[in-house]
Amino acid sequence: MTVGTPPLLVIDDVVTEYRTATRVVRALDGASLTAGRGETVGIVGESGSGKSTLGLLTGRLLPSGTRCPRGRVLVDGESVLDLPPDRLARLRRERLAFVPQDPIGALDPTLRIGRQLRLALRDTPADLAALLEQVRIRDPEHVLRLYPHQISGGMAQRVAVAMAMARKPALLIADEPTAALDSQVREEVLRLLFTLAAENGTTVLWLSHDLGGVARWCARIAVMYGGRVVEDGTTAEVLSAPQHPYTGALLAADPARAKGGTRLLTIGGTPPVLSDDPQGCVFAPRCDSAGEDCPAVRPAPRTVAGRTVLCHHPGGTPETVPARKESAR
Ligand SMILES: Nc1ncnc2c1ncn2[C@@H]1O[C@H](COP(=O)(O)OP(=O)(O)OP(=O)(O)O)[C@@H](O)[C@H]1O
Repeated sequence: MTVGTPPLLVIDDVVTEYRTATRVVRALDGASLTAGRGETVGIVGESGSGKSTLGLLTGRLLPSGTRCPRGRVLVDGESVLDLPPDRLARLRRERLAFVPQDPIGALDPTLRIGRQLRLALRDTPADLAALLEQVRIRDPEHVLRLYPHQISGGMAQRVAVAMAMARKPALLIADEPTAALDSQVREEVLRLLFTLAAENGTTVLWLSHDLGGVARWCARIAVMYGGRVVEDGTTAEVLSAPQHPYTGALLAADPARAKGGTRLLTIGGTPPVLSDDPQGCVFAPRCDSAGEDCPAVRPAPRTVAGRTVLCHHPGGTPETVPARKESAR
């Protein structure tokens, strides 16, 4: 981020709670993140760590009944959680875009691709064929006449990228947009997405399980655990020398990083499902670096090795040992 330029996105100490008939699930527990204009940020963490909730929160797109009792979200200086409906709609239309996990499911099965694009971009004059050409769709006139079930997952994801980028959004939230694609198509879609974002100066939050992809495409990485960002720094530094024991464990458990002949490591225990204020560090029960203070005292953000870390014993200091690892079966 350029010094002196206000960040495009500020998520500050947000608590978010889903309410079901039987329980409260606290999906974000004091999550904080900032992103500058044009920055590319990969948000990683195990299932349930709060990535999708953070993405939806950014556009105030959480299901009705979801509560945010604490914190604030600013997009381009506008307080998303406080905006009246008309200004929220304008913010979403003019400055935000989302690429969903399941593009075919997100498209209306009863409408041709061309009609859907026209509806989605009704305020934006756009040459639809040129838009599809931009995402390397050959014979775009033909594709515009097709229904969603007539196109492949990779094609649908390109259409979703074209739709999202047509308005040159300030902020793009991509929630695992390539999870269902094979590796070659996945890389092509990511290349398109990040190339268009760079051309337009769009900030990207990529919610991902793909650490290798984040390493290739994102300048920054934010690691989530238990509804908080527990480590946040430049991707190269975080991946080469993780400071939070959870980041270290996540990297050790990544099949793509396992060296030939070595056993894949998994993180023992299960991630927490919170319902109210937890005591201490919620990773402590799974962490061999934990000291006496960890289950008792909630870690505050601190700067370690040039990044923000929420841990009492970061970076394998002498009194710590690596996070608990168990060999995978
Ligand atoms: N609509 C909902 N109602 C109730 N609980 C929910 C809802 N959506 C998410 N949760 C819960 O909130 C927590 C955070 O979920 P979230 O989907 O944000 O995590 P995630 O990191 O995106 O997971 P994944 O990688 O599997 O998409 C989880 O415990 C999840 O079960």
